[in-house]
Amino acid sequence: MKIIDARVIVTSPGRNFVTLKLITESGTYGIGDATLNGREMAVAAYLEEHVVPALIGRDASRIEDTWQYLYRGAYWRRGPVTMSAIGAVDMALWDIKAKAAGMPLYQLLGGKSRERVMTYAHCTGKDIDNCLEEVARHVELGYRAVRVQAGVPGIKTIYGVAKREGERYEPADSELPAEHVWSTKKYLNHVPQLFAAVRERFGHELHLLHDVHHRLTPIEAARLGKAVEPYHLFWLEDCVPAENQESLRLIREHTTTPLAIGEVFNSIHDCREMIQNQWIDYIRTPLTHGGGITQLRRIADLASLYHVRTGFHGPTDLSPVCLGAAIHFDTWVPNFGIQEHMPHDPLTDSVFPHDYRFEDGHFLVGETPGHGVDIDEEAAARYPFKRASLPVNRLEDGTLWHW
Ligand SMILES: O=C(O)C(=O)C[C@H](O)[C@H](O)CO
Ligand SMILES: [Mg+2]
Repeated sequence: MKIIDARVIVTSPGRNFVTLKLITESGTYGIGDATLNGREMAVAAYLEEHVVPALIGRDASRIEDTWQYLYRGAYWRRGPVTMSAIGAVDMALWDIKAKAAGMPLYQLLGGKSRERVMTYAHCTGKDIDNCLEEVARHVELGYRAVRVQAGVPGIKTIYGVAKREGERYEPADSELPAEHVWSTKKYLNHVPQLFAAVRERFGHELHLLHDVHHRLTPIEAARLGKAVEPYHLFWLEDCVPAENQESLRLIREHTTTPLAIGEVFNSIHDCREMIQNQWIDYIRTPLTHGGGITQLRRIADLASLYHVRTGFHGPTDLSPVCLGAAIHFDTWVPNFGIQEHMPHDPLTDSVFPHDYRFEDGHFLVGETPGHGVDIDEEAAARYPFKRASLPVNRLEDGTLWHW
């Protein structure tokens, strides 16, 4: 089953997405997501200039060999641009294989390990009261797990909180990076109050999550983990930047709050040490940025040996293609934890028809052969790329910090 054509489709229905479509001689095609928020055109060029020419004529059924060919063949290995490109190829090849077998992807992976996939929503408010209303709204929608983020008094712009009430949150909201100001002291004093308020109003049944978005030092993260212990979080996410995996050790030694990390990782080597040392509880690396199903299966299997579960990154900057493939993976993977759900704009959904469904706080996998997500190329062509950058953060004295 030879690959005879490949198209890199860049479209912006509500936000930017890069999609790879691989077409085989039998007419069966596969779709992969290659979106890297704020750096989309780097992946599009990598695919167009370096990957697509090498794919034409290759046997689409040789998924493992193609993964190794693209990974080892680049010589340089790893990195978010390379791995997102490989992720897209891999996702498209699994889509083709499952379509050729006449099976939904989860069947090819090994079949169902569960009937439905628990998902968490984002509840954000400009202040605690506002955030409580958002939690109430999401509980009403059926969610059993919510990520809670609120504005912090004295900090003007905060991660996760939309600029204006009722608006969707989109961090890549300006052509060049917007500058935000960060205060660790104000943040650390405020977060425990937020969780106290949520538990007081909603009790202890609801799963609560929180994303620190890489902003603390290990000892500050340890302090936050301890401070929120009475509120029994499902996880505390990205509490430190994790280039230095060992920083997780110190946090782990101080707190029983479960830790999740890995949305910016792209290789099994980025997370190996923290998994093997059991410094974390959930691994977040998504299919797109993590080199697709082929590498994520290895990461999940490694994690399963150390009681670490999956918690795939799933913001709107990963397309419905990534989400659809992730739901198949989640349905199969034995050590599943939770799936992030930040609903896409209806315009995005109209360009990417899909068969997954949300019901009662869970995703239900579809039965269409493949991963169940397509792209309407005619519709995609109506929304040209718009450059958008993620913000940068500075401390109050002007020092550049982690965003
Ligand atoms: O969804 C999350 O947990 C995120 O941290 C979202 C990131 O800010 C987003 O993917 C950046 O592009
Ligand atoms: Mg995050």
